[in-house]
Amino acid sequence: MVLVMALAVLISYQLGSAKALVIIDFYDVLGEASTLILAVLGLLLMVSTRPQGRVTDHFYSGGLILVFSLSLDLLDEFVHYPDDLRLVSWLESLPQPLGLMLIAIGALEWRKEHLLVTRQLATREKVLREHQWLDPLTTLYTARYFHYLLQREISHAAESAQPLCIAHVNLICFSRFNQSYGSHAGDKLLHHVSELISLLLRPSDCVCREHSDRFLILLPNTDYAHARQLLAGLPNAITSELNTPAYLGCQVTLHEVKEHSAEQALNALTEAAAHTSADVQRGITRAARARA
Ligand SMILES: Nc1nc2c(ncn2[C@@H]2O[C@H](COP(=O)(O)OP(=O)(O)OP(=O)(O)O)[C@@H](O)[C@H]2O)c(=O)[nH]1
Repeated sequence: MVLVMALAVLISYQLGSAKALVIIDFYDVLGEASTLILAVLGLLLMVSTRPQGRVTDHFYSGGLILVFSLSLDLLDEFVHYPDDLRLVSWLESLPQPLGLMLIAIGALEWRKEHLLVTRQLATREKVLREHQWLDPLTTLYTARYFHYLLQREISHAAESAQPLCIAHVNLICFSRFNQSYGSHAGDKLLHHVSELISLLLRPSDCVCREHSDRFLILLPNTDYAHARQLLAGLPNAITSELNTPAYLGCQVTLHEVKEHSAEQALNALTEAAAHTSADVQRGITRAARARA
């Protein structure tokens, strides 16, 4: 852009001579300079925010041509050209329709691009809705998605010989909380618990809502000891961070996956969670370890 403006200055001062200060119309200068500055700012904004591609190319080339014309237009106020010289006047006016045409083509391409992106998002949303992969309350993935993900991770773990852990999180006495504070407060608590679990996990882990007050966690490339360490703070974090009543607890059951199918692994986890005795409900049960 700087080169284009420098070219305009060069052409202008090569073909004409500087006007005396007294004959310069500063109102014209103000109007034309503001138009040029706005065009330059618009172009810079467009180029810095848009990804590379045909739309940006069209906007950029059209914008450069306009900046060239507008620069000559502004310089016209400071430079006097010989009366018989038509070239500068052509350079000021002729490229403008071309620049605007390129910008219009860019706008058309942009519209096409926007329609495509909207269609793609709509398709994705439809897929997610149809497959019921998102839980509307917590915006976590559902148990159905967890099953799909677990199957994929089991295959991956077998190929890479990496450990894989899954965990089950169950709130204790959640129905009592619901009864005491109402289901709206219960909904909010479930939402906060889901956020808290997500915060404690690593980006590679995944937490899903199984149903009601139960959550499932997938911890790829993680053995039992490491998973236990990662989730150790969860029961306390839920009760202290969320300021829940003393009776509300959290049971976390861990299982290191050795099974070959998601179904078997989930059965093992459910069985381990069901056997968790009341006295370990506030911590991480080790029941699953024996099965791992
Ligand atoms: N607020 C709210 N409550 C829900 C939702 N889904 C299920 N529930 C309630 O969650 C409670 C789950 O019951 P339980 O599995 O017995 O939970 P609990 O009281 O924690 O029982 P234990 O786990 O055995 O301690 C029921 O009262 C359901 O009505 C929901 O989306 N929002």
